[in-house]
Amino acid sequence: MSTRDLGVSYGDFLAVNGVNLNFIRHEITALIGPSGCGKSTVLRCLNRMNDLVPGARVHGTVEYHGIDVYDSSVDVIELRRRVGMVFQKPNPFPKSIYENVAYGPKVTGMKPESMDDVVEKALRSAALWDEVKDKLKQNATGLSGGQQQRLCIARAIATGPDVILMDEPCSALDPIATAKIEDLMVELSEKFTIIIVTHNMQQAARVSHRTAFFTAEADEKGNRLGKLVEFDGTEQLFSNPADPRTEAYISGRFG
Ligand SMILES: Nc1ncnc2c1ncn2[C@@H]1O[C@H](COP(=O)(O)OP(=O)(O)OP(=O)(O)O)[C@@H](O)[C@H]1O
Repeated sequence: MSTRDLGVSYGDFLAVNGVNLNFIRHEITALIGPSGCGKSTVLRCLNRMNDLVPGARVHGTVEYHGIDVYDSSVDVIELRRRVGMVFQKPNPFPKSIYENVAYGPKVTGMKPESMDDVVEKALRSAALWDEVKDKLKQNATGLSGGQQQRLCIARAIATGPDVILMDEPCSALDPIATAKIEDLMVELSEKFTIIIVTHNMQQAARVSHRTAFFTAEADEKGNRLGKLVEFDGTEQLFSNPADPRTEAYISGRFG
């Protein structure tokens, strides 16, 4: 998956522009930067979640397996099945654990031989099966926050994606639940390409292979335009950043 000269406006406001990123298969890419620099906006472009935001307009291209995802021929439901998403706050449906995981395959018209197998496999992949296998009919809202977030990851996995987008997936979780999700991300990256927005630089350094640093700079009218400053291997970016703005941010002098 890649972006070329990607930009997004909300009404007249150009929020972020000129983003060129290449996401490598089976790697974790972290998008970091100060608040308002457009990380979530860029993430939402990758599976066209911005289509749901009134007034949002996307410029440039997002390519997925060589296809422009904004091409009019693209089936958006199918795109979101292949490029899944996990949000900041765990948001299970007020339904059973089983139904939460089976929901995606059902609504996207998948006809697996055994839905039970799909649900079990997804819950195993999300490292939740052992904790819930005896209570699949219970309401998902009764799970802890960390379990709910792993359920949301299982829900994303169940539709058979190859890319999983995560928008600050740990920000509502305690350190133990966070550590579990981080371990899970690393495990999942063997099978999936993961793109994560995080405020937590240590988290980006711990889990990601590559990091993109964004910032927002005010123009002459005072509008803050988000831009990509630097994109590199995580180790390189954190130990020897090429741009002084990255250096200032990661050393805590800015943002
Ligand atoms: N739905 C929207 N309507 C109008 N402006 C928006 C909308 N969503 C985001 N913006 C603006 O776009 C810019 C980028 O926002 P975005 O949420 O992508 O940044 P971010 O880097 O993810 O920030 P944070 O880390 O605080 O979540 C900000 O100026 C924000 O106010």
